[in-house]
Amino acid sequence: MLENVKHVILVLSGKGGVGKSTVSTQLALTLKEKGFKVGLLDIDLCGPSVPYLLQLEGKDVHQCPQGWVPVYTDAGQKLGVMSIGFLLDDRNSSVVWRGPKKTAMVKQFLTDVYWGDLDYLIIDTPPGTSDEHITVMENLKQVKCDGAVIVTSPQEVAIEDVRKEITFCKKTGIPIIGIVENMSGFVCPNCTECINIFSSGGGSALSNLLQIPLLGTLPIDPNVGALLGKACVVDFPESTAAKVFHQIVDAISKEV
Ligand SMILES: Nc1ncnc2c1ncn2[C@@H]1O[C@H](COP(=O)(O)OP(=O)(O)OP(=O)(O)O)[C@@H](O)[C@H]1O
Ligand code: SF4
Repeated sequence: MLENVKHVILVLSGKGGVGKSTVSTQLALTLKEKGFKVGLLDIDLCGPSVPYLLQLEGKDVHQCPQGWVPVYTDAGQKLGVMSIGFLLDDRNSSVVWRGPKKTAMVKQFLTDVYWGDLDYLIIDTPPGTSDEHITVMENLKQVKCDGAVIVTSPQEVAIEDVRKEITFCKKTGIPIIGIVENMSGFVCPNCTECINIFSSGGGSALSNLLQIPLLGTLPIDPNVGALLGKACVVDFPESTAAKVFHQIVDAISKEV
């Protein structure tokens, strides 16, 4: 049920493994830290990593008369999470459903979860533009989707995939809030120097070329990889990553 959800934000990526779920979870945690009431819906049915990244594995989803109750990260119920991962027996089992069953599951996630009043619902989508994305867009027609954040890595191939995401957003009428370039450089744990591993500047070149804002450039940071349930903006407030998440939230607040 999305009636009482003020803003819906999609997180997209052209390729797997570029850090889309990390961006989704840290974005949700940053919004929560700023005092908003937030929902995080993980519709990556084949690789649901949100329960792991938030250390909520093994938690059960309950039913109430209004629908499924999300799993909350905190006693104050400021961040609620729904993922197929809560419905699977263990983290290593994966869903091998065909299109119609996946579509039905995503639809159920959009209609049957009792989120209550939310300021923001962040939807972590699978990589690419699949059946799940189309179902989301069809079911969001009644609700306004405020925009998409596109996550990419600096390699040329990932950047090419971003163009496909942009085409999908244009065709489905979703405003693009901006691009986040992840895994751009490596923060040395010894001296915190950032070393570029791939060619740098891909995100900003793409942003200039396609006239889409670059929301931030996140380096590979061992502290970010080890966050697991913790908010980067709280635990590492001085890090580049924390600054980038504040920037993303500022861009979202301006857009919606
Ligand atoms: N900036 C970063 N610094 C360090 N580790 C990172 C960073 N971004 C992501 N990771 C790590 O990389 C791994 C993959 O990230 P994540 O699960 O967010 O990617 P994804 O794009 O959602 O992948 P999938 O396509 O499988 O859903 C995770 O272990 C995560 O902790
Ligand atoms: S960045 Fe600095 S501390 Fe890290 S490996 Fe290089 S020289 Fe050593």
